Amino acid sequence: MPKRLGAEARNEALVTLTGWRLVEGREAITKRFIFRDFNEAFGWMTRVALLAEKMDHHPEWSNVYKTVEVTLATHDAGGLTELDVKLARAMDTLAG
Ligand SMILES: C[C@H](O)[C@H](O)[C@H]1CNC2=NC(N)=NC(=O)C2=N1
Repeated sequence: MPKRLGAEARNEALVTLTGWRLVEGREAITKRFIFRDFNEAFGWMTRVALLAEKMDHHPEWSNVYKTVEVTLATHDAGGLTELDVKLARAMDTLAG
């Protein structure tokens, strides 16, 4: 099981992640992705879903039309781990 990031590692990760912020009252990160249309949003979600399954690390997310709200945390660890940072970076890369 991955280990929770220390405060320093967490802050270091956050400053290099564009658009991601800490959730209030919970050790998790969140970002709102806005795409051109539903097709772009859902296509991206599909690509992320395949990767998430491969990583065995799954996002909390919701979609309304072209907007996808994502929250990442490692439930097994009760907070943020390198898996969340890795998935966040991959999501950004896949979003282009
Ligand atoms: C058994 C399985 O490996 C675990 O339940 C995985 C599945 N996906 C997961 N996803 C996330 N975000 N956090 C987890 O702790 C987690 N655990």
